Amino acid sequence: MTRLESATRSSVAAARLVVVKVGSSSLTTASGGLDPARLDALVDALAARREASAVVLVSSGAIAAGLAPLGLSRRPSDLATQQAAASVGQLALGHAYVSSFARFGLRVGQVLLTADDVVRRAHYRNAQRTLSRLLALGVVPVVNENDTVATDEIRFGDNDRLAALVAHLIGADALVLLSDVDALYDGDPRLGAATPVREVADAADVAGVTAGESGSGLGTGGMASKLAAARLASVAGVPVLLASAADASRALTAADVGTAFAASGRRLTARRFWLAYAADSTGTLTLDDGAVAAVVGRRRSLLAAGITAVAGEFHAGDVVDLTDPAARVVARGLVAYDSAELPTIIGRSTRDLPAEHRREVVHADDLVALAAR
Ligand SMILES: Nc1ncnc2c1ncn2[C@@H]1O[C@H](COP(=O)(O)OP(=O)(O)O)[C@@H](O)[C@H]1O
Ligand SMILES: N[C@@H](CCC(=O)OP(=O)(O)O)C(=O)O
Repeated sequence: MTRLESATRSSVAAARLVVVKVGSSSLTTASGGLDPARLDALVDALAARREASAVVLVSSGAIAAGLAPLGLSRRPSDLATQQAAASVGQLALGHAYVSSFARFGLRVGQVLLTADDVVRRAHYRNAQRTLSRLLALGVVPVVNENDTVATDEIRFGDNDRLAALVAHLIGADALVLLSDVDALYDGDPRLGAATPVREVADAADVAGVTAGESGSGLGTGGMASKLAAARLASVAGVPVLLASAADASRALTAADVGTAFAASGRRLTARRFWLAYAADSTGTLTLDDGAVAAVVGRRRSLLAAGITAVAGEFHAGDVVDLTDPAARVVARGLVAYDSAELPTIIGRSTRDLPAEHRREVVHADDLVALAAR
């Protein structure tokens, strides 16, 4: 095989802080239970990488690890039993990591996050602070979704997205997604001949790719969620390597395996990234073409005059989506008015408005354009 080399791969290899995500399918036996040998092999690679850089592990596998102790033969389909399995399994998983990392004298700390923790600004900051402190103390943070309290509505649903959000949250220099497949292919390799895509520089490189569901019956996301997570990290300025967990050692040293996704975006500040990708929006403002050009093109504040419609119920300070006339989301921002105040002022120029309504609807400092999405 020709040696895989690229600037992206070099930056993954040289990253000073790397987030590594491992999927359930890479930690389990064929029958679905936790596989200590696979977990140890992963930890061998992580411990070796830890000599060169800080590492944060995002590990799935709680539900899978809870199956055998509960006498379940496959992943349950209802949320309550999944949560019960995760509750039992997370302890088993955590215990397995504690013992495995202890072989190298390394300590681990468990961080369980819900979507709410990255959506609410105060929680986001807390998670940021805890993770930084763990790293400063030389601990390897092991992150998972807090499955036992996450409800249907607020579940990340897949740890690929969680890993991309965590990568940005802690200012990681690279994200490595380890799965049971050795690369991104142009089509689901289970369905027939498929060709690996080695380098992804921009959206055009994945335009012809068909990304399917999870193959293992244990994972949740499948390749589509990995692609979305890679995109999310990439637009946030974090390069991504997708590789097989069986190749973890090479993925974490030379990074000359798998698929490399170049960082496309400028690195956003934590606040702007949160605004753009993590926060929940509670409403929508529809902009006319002039307002789109001002907000997206010239980074101006959004004034009432350029808004043609308001949807949703929100309060001043909430996050809203800004759409173009074709209903495409072009920006997000913190709105300065309650939804009830807006219908009477939209479409009107500032000088025609009463003094108390002359402020911007979304100030430029509170606004992030999403044209790259
Ligand atoms: N285009 C594709 N390229 C690679 N794998 C794909 C593709 N489409 C679907 N898949 C499937 O996605 C699976 C990986 O997703 P998943 O099982 O959710 O992994 P994990 O548990 O690591 O998160 C692979 O095993 C593969 O069968
Ligand atoms: N939080 C869940 C994992 C959810 C998930 O994303 O799984 P996977 O697709 O295997 O990464 C668990 O620990 O079982």
